[in-house]
Amino acid sequence: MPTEHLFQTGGEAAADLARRIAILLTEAIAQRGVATLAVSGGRSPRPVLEALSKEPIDWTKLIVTLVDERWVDPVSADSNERLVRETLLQGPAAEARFVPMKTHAADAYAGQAEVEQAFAALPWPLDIVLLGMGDDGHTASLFPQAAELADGLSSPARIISVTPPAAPHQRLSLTASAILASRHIFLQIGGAAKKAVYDRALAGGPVEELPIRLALLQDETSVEVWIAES
Ligand SMILES: O=C1O[C@H](COP(=O)(O)O)[C@@H](O)[C@H](O)[C@H]1O
Repeated sequence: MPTEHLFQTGGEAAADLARRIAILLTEAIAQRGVATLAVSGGRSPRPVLEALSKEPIDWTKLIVTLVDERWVDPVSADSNERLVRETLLQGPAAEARFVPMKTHAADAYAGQAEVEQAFAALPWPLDIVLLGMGDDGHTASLFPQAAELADGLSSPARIISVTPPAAPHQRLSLTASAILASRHIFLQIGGAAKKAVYDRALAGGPVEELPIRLALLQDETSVEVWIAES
């Protein structure tokens, strides 16, 4: 079962989560000389990424990448890369090495091999994977009812291409095996709607119904969840 950290506001949760990530990254750098952090996109991570960018980390030793990416130009408002560049990779944190999940290929399926190659060159396992969760229970870009979901949950590959059934843009996503192979899995949720989905996921049931269960209902890797009431 995950360890839960409960807060009243998203700001309090973000500040606490940023501090926890910074401590673990600093420990990883001290132990191995380099640390890796894969973050989610969407709306939820903005405050934590902004808070993290102000933490005293040796940014030159940090590799930052994404848990998933929408196949849009990196200047698009929908780009997860843009979010990371605007929030985390600011000031001293701009010294971190960013490994994108988007290439110039025409679509996600055509771009997958190049991204897989870039990811194969990273130090594995990843130190921290910061997950988000959609109101439909998707995490990364592992969407319920996506044609690629079964593959994303069972493939030993690290990356899959996905066409979400009910969300815009083709995606690349880490697979369940890549997520579960990380040293620490963190999940961040805020608000009553997401909390209700989280509680339903924890209560048990098929992973295919609520893919966030891949992280919550397993005991391979420790999972900590930061929950904000608002
Ligand atoms: O599309 C995505 O959605 C999820 C959840 O996003 P949020 O806006 O509800 O926080 C996110 O975790 C994922 O990285 C993103 O690509």
